[in-house]
Amino acid sequence: EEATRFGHAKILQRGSQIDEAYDYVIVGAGTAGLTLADRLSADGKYAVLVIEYCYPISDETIARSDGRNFLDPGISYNISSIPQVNMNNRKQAVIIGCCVGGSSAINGMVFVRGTKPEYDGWAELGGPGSTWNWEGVLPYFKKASHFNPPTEEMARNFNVTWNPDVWGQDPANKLYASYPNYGIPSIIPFYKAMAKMRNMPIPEDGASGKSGLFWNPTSMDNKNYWRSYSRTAHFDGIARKNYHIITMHKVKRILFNGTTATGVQFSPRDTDQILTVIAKREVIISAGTVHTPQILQNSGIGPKDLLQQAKIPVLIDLPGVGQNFQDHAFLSVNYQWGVGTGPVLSNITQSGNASTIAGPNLGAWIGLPTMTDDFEKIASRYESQDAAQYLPKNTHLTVLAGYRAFKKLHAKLLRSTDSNWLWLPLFGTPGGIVMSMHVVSHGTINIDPENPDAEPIVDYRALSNPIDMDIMVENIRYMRKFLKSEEFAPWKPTETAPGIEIEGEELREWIRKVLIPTNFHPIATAAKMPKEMGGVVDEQLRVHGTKRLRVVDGSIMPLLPGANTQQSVYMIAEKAVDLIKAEQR
Ligand SMILES: Cc1cc2nc3c(=O)[nH]c(=O)nc-3n(C[C@H](O)[C@H](O)[C@H](O)COP(=O)(O)OP(=O)(O)OC[C@H]3O[C@@H](n4cnc5c(N)ncnc54)[C@H](O)[C@@H]3O)c2cc1C
Repeated sequence: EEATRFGHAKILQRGSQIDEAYDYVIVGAGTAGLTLADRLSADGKYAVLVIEYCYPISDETIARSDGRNFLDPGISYNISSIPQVNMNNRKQAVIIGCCVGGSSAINGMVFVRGTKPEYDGWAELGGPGSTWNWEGVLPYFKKASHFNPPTEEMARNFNVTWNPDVWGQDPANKLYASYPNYGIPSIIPFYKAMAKMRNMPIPEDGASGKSGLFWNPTSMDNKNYWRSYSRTAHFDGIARKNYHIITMHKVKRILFNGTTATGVQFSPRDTDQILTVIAKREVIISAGTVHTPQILQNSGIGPKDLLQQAKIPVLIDLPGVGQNFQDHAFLSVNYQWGVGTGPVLSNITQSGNASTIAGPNLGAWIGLPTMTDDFEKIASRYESQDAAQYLPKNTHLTVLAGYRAFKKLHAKLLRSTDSNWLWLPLFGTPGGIVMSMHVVSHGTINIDPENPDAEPIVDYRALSNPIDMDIMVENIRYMRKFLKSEEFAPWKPTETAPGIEIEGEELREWIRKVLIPTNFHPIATAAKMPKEMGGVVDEQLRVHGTKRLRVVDGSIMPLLPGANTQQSVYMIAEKAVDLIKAEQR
């Protein structure tokens, strides 16, 4: 009754209001968590409880936001990395969403997926028979969202093309992928200049697993041009008696009978009061890449030495928990027009609402061979490295074996024209962001052994592998080549930072000063790989060595897709639903 009255899943605020047992207990009402909860409760057969540390905020605050207010402490966690030695000891703010909807509520809404060789790499790292290759993930990408093509005016004026075969259009799906109804005319010369760059591929649709120059949709409802996210798609308007959510409660650890998960222990936020709930079928951890390893480690699943240091009884020595951490890294190369105010196109007027533009919708997503003739040198240098030198001392041999497998795969991707190593978003103004879409330095996210319940210790280990520096140098050089395009000649673009004359060691020094080692796309702390390779979950996303315990969120990605991560998280959740249902029979 209560559920129906509010028009969304039943929100509980006190532990005393929850039932003693549910079929599925999901930890985290974020991007993956709400997708799972909706799908698993849809047929009414199973009772689902979601436990969320944060609280629901007004629809309007979130729906209207376009990712620019992500620093608002009311909707994000307050976590900082440890000082990064290769970044002049700077720390980095670790931004993740703290509200019902998780990071999907505060992200930049760029809605893209990686390329075919990248997901084929996920399968390669999974071992023989893996179904996480391109063919095995595409149906779930299609299932995850409802695609709205651009308006005719947008398509005509801005050359927006798409391929409906790689998108879903289920009318029942409320997670929308849409284009804005307004384009910035000055972006057109940028499109033309990029299209003329040497060997630049222009796929019909970037969602078809190919690199190149393309327009991408954003996660936006094109009826009101508001944010579309896990809450609007999988929570609002869904009134089911078997779908409960309790907010403002923190899951501390998983309860076990032997190695079979039986429920979770949780507490009202900022208290030590202990509450428990039973999971009759499964516990599913969807707490995101930063907190999922903390919950596992605090439950006795993780690197043995670390657990012993924290005085946590070891249930399963699983060395990969919290390791393999990766994120995209970026910096801004600043330019200004030396003459005039730049291209303002007189022959195009675009009607619509400029405020519909969220993240960038046009960009070049390109492979290293498209960027530089030196790709082979970089790939060979990378291959010749001794992997052990680039991981923390005392790294477990299984994690090292995994890193070696990454290296083999990454070396292949470095030579592929269909793997995105650089994202250069185009905004219609000179210069801007260059983003490394793969990093070869792996970091760690571990509990603080002195205080395991406090926020975990995040170490990007940025630039610990010098190949990431080599690639960032190439990114900057590519921006410079691009700004030399004849389209921009009349306005004489001038590089203001670092400055065109800055090269060599000076350029590297500048990179260390300004690099941002995250685009808030953390992954891989519970990587889907065999245990012998430092993996945490198997192909069914079950935690190695346990029963009835799965991880379903960004942390299971073994390798960064050359794309912002939300669409991959939705895909993972949709695929997980089928894996979970296969075990219901
Ligand atoms: C600022 C920002 C900008 C971004 N921009 C883009 C973009 O433009 N495009 C794109 O594709 N991706 C973007 N991303 C990344 C994308 O949003 C994430 O990869 C994705 O949403 C992660 O989903 P998740 O389910 O793994 O985790 P989340 O969505 O973060 O969900 C985890 C949930 O678990 C809860 N939780 C954690 N610990 C506990 C606990 N102990 N007990 C109970 N609950 C807990 C959290 O509060 C949270 O609600 C961005 C992310 C951020 C933060």
